[in-house]
Amino acid sequence: MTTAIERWTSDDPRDARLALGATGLLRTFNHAGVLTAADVHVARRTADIVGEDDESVRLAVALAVRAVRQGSVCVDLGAFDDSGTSGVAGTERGPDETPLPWPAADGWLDRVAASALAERSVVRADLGLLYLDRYWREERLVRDDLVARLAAPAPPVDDALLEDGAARLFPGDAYAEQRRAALSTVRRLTTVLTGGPGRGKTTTVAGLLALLAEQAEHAGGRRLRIALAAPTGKAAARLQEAVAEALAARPETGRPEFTDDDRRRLAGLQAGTLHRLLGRRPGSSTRFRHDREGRLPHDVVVVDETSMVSLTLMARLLEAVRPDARLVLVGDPDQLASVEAGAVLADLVAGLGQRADGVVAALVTDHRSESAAITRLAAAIQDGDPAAVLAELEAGDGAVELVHPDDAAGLADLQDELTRHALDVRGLALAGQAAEALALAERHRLLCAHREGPWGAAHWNRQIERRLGAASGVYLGAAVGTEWYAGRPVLITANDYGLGLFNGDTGVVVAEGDALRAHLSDGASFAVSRLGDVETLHAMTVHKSQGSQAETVTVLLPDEGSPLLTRELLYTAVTRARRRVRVVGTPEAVRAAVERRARRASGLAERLRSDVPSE
Ligand SMILES: Nc1ncnc2c1ncn2[C@@H]1O[C@H](COP(=O)(O)OP(=O)(O)OP(=O)(O)O)[C@@H](O)[C@H]1O
Repeated sequence: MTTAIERWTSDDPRDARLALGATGLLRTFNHAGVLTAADVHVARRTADIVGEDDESVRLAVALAVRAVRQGSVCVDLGAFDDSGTSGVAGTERGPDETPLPWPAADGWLDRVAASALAERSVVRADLGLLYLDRYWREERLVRDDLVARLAAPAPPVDDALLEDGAARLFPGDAYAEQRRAALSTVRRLTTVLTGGPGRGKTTTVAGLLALLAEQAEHAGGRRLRIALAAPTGKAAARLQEAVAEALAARPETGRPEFTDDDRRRLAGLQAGTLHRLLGRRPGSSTRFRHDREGRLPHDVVVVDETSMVSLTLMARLLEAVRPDARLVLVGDPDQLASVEAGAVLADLVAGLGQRADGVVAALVTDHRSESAAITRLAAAIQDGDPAAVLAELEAGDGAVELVHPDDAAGLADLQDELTRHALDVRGLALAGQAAEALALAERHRLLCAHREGPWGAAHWNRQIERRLGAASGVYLGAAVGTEWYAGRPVLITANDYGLGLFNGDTGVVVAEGDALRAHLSDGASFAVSRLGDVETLHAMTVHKSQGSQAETVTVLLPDEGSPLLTRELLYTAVTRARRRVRVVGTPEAVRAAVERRARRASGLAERLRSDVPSE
């Protein structure tokens, strides 16, 4: 199988992606837009250190670096087209579409495997794939830790108590799917719990924790130590809120019945980010305070939004969790993968999903009645059926809608609606009504595939600020000095442990007398001068929207040639909506998105499938 390769294009001879002084194949592939200067630099430096001058080996290393930059953990050299023509399809078409001199796939990986770079363990050839050493190690760590966990004896449970508890917390036919998943999870050390939005994952987690706490108390042990974690602060806050809500729900026939004993056993349950759970280690972003030598004290570790967990973070998590602690990885494997390299959740499902022992428990029943059209749309996207996706979008029942970018009236309506929304938020913010401003701001999200360009988040943020400023009669946004204004919706883009701010937190700026304060959705508020890493949130990228939802979502699709346009991106974007989703794009762009998979090269699924211990 050959892979179409993405190329960047530029007319600027001083483009920073061009590597100065590169020669041979590295230069050719750099100038053709396949490699960036950084890829070339790493390949040249490492090859020079070990005296490796085989050009095809140098190119292979640069391609491995490129692969990681693009989210894969390895590269399949055999997937490139060695004829240099048809496989090099250049999705971002530029002036230089000349065939590339790919080394013949036959024997290429073997040459790399026999090279000085492999001998010095800079790169590893394994499973027919080429890895940079670090990712090869991490992939094997994840596999080895998981296989060890799967082979370990199941924790003891009191079966009669468990069955009674499950009947109380997951009553009747309506909760049968979740009951099965919860029972299987309690009886195992490790579970991957999957399901799309509204499939009842959080409800399952809440009931499951009550079952585990009951078992622990019955066994006469100490109070169960539970860690609830998610990759972003926003996702952690949602998890905590949803679990607390489920626990507090008033008794109702046919619904889960949490008792005062359950609430007592689970009192004070808090969720936090995975980074916080693992504990920062000053000066390192890939190592944590808790590791194999200093394990986490928890008896149960539940991770939500696992699709956003990179290979590196999963390796660190698995080595930190006690081997006898229960681990529950919850998430939606059809969503976009982590920003950093890896597609761990999808790999776990692909590698372990066929096992008969139920390590992967899938929740498939949709429990949100208000979103039936969104559910059908999401299912058609998952099925990779562009005709069904377009039919849903064009059915026009109000909950889902397609706006053609050439439809001037439709676009003008959209812009008016976005401006009105921004103005209403600003009105509440100027009046100092923080809670109302925040609630309104969070009701709608404008999502873009790209950051830059005419359909990018940066452009739409500026557009809305301009219109907002024009309607308010003041200059707002963009320039230094006017970037803070009442009604500015904000997204926190980096963790600040001192202030208790987390990447992914959202809020809105509110006028309080002469001062401006940012009110965040978790209830905290800060003088705007204290906030460093923030972005304006009139529009955001789909990638950054992961782990959050809004009542209404508008998705702006780029044209069909964009390499970012994938099935996973469209699925993630439309499933952010609870009630209504509007897709702005051509039918061709929708079709291209549904047909293109965001494939990430990885050997993890195969390693898990083969179940052979690493030597
Ligand atoms: N078996 C069920 N029968 C009826 N309603 C249910 C059932 N399970 C969950 N619900 C309700 O459906 C809604 C979604 O459930 P839940 O929040 O557990 O799903 P989720 O998979 O965690 O969704 P998301 O990830 O989108 O938050 C909630 O209002 C919940 O109370």
